[in-house]
This record gives sequence, structure tokens and C-alpha cells, in this order.
Amino acid sequence: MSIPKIEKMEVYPVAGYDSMLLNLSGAHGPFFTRNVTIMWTDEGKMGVSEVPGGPKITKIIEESKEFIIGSSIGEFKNVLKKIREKFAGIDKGGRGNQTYDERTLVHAVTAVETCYLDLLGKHLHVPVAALLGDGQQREKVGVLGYLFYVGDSSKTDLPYITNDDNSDDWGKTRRKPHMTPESIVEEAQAAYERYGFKTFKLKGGVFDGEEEVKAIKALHEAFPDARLDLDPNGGWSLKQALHYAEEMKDDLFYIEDPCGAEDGFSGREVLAEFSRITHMPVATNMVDTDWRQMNHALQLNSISIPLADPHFWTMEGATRVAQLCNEFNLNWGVHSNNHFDISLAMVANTAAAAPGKIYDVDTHWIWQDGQYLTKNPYKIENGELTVPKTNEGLGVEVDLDAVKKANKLYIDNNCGARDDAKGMQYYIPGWKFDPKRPAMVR
Ligand SMILES: O=C([O-])C(=O)C[C@H](O)[C@@H](O)C(=O)[O-]
Ligand SMILES: [Mg+2]
Repeated sequence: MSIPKIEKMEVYPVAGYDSMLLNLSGAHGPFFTRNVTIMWTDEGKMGVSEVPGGPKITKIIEESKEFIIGSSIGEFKNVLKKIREKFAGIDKGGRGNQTYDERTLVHAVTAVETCYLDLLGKHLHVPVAALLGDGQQREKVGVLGYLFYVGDSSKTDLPYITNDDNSDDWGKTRRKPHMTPESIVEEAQAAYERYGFKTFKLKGGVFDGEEEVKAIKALHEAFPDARLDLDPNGGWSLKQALHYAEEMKDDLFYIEDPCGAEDGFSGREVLAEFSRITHMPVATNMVDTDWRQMNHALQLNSISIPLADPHFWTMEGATRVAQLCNEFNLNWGVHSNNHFDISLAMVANTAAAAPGKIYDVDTHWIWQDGQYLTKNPYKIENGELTVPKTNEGLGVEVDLDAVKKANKLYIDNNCGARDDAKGMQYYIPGWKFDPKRPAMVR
């Protein structure tokens, strides 16, 4: 039997439409960007991946071609090793202070790794989940409803999308402003009706903490059985975090990055103090984003729910974090950014391979649902994604015409990496990011 070899590879920087979602980093612009990579084998099969956008990541994936073209799908780990060696040291600044990860190499390695895994799964007739860690653990993966405060895009002259989906309340409401506790509940209700979520996460770090506490209390009243999470991305001081946590202790199921580095102490140290005082389950996608940080976070007992995004841990790395969580009595979850349906398939397969009792995974998909780059997108039903054991590879068929259209949208609008300050400056002239102040508090 011959082993397929990679004959061709293309990286497509792509853009899709987004709502004016608010967070500590500011306001999402009208377009979100991603890098879609496609590899073709000499047997004519396609392997696909999706990672965060921006030209720095595009460039590394492009410059990795020399190791990829001509390799067999069995050689993928050696290829990844060569890429890691060639670009070692380029992410010296780490993930940065923004809500999103500003590294480049981890994302580029994920882009390449996922294409090979997709091809291997197709070649071996198994889902990617079966190739990761200890193999596929489940077919159903719980997903949370990711709620955001949404700004009034009509206050800007930016080309935000409106009226793109009038099929139900969720489609209608997701492009409208949501700035009060009542309106956040309406958002949750509409999302629940379409997707059936059992867990909701509210993105905080937007208003003064007291206001966000009100939104959580309103959500708890409206959905008394739902598991709730609030994530201000480390924007509160330890003192503030302790105060708000006390107020929400009967409402939250867990809390995410309530505080972070301050006064010369690392985020891991400060979260360790928070955890010890409150005994609350604490999730993070900010302080244990690589193994060195994870080592310190574990020694300090800083957190109990590492959110291992496969886009910045790689699919194999995120599964390894899940194995560790399972052995060490931690709970594994997933972080996300805006994404298309290829990433949805990546998250579904990784979570399907995560052993033990995992938390409902994050996804921004509900804000993009309808903008498909595949012909058979995964669906969220009853708050779950399904990865059938009969799937092959990621379980999606890429729609090349749709990818090319999304690439044109990226080029025509001069898109690049994410910048949430621009949209925010329409609300507050001269607005600048401050990792310790909610976006609307200036
Ligand atoms: O859990 C998180 O921190 C995120 O999802 C980070 C994202 O950057 C979120 O803040 C967003 O999309 O604005
Ligand atoms: Mg977070």
C-alpha cells in the first residue's frame, strides 16, 4: 500500500463578518480573520485546518512549505519538529496582555498539524479524535453559550453586518446592541432556543464589575439550572475579584481569569491567592498557555480548569493537557476566538478525545453560524456537538469556492490581525487598551 505524499499546499487568509462584541481588548471590528490551510496529496485528497488570522501567521505557514511538500503523511511529526526548530524564539513576548493570544508559531504549527491529522484520518478511515491521546472518548461534546455585551454598530461608519439571518430570534438579535442585564438575558434566551445550551459564559471586562454582577444575577434568575461563568480576562484587581466573587458565589458554577498579574506578582500567583481564599473553581486561558506556565500554575494550585485551546496548544497538545487534567483531578475546557466551521470541527474532535469529566467547551460559532467554509458543518443541538465514530478525518468537506470568497473579503477590505481598539474609539475617542480597566471604564 502506498503512503500518500503532500503534493501541494495553499494558505488562504480569510475574513468573515462579526458583531460589535465587547471585551477588555475593546470592540470586535466588522470582520474577523483566520488562516485556512489546505494540503493536497498525490492521491488527490484534501487536508484542511483553520487558525487565527494575521499576516505574521500566514507567513510562517508559507515558509514551512519547504518541509511539507514531498513529505508523506506518516512523517508529520518530523515536519512539525523542523518547523518548531526553524522558527524557535520568534514568540519571545509570549501570549501578551490582550484577551487573545498574540503568539505566531503555536498557531502556525497547529495549522500544519491539523491538515496532516485530517489526511491521516481520511487515509485510515477514522475520525481525528481516534488519532489523539488515548483515542476517541465520546461522540457527544457539550458546548457553552458564549454571551457578549454587543455595542451599537450604527454609532460607527464601519461596515458591520445587519439583517443577515431573520430565521429566528437568535439570528435577529445577534447583530443588535446588548448593553444591559435584561438585554443579556434576552440574548441568552434566543441562543438557548436555537442551540439548547446548559452552560452560559458571559464575557466581562466591559463595564464596572458591579454591573456585570447584575447581569450574572439576572442570568441565574432566568436560567436557575444553567451553569454560569463570568470572564473579565484578568481585568479586576485581586481585591475587586474577591469582592465580586463573594457577591456571585451562589450564582456562578465557575469563574474565569477574575484577576491577573499585579504589584509584581504573576497572574499564577494572584490566582493562587484568589483560589485559596474563595475555594471557587477557576478557569484560565491566560496564565497557563504553555508547559512552563502550566508547571508553575500546578505547583501553586492557581487554577482548576485549564482552557486548552487546540489552536494555541495544537490538537495533540490540547489533548495532552486533557490527559493531565484527568490524572490530576482538574477539569479540562476549551478557549476560543471567532472562527469558521473548520475550527468548530477541530474543537469537536479534540474534545471528543479528551478523557475524563470535561467542561462544556467555548465556541464563538453562534456569532458566525451561517458563514460556512465547509459543505457539512457540525451543528450545535441540545447544547452539544456530535463526532460520529464513522467520521473520517475532521469530518468536514471543505468548500473551496467559499474559502476563495472569504479570501477575497479579506483582500478587498485590507484585513489583517485583530485590532479591537479601532472600533472602541468610536465609543470613546482616543481609547487605549488597559489590561486593568474594563473597556467602557475610562
Ligand atoms: O475566554 C477568553 O478569554 C476569550 O474568549 C478571548 C477572546 O479574545 C474574547 O475576549 C473575544 O472574542 O473578545
Ligand atoms: Mg477567557
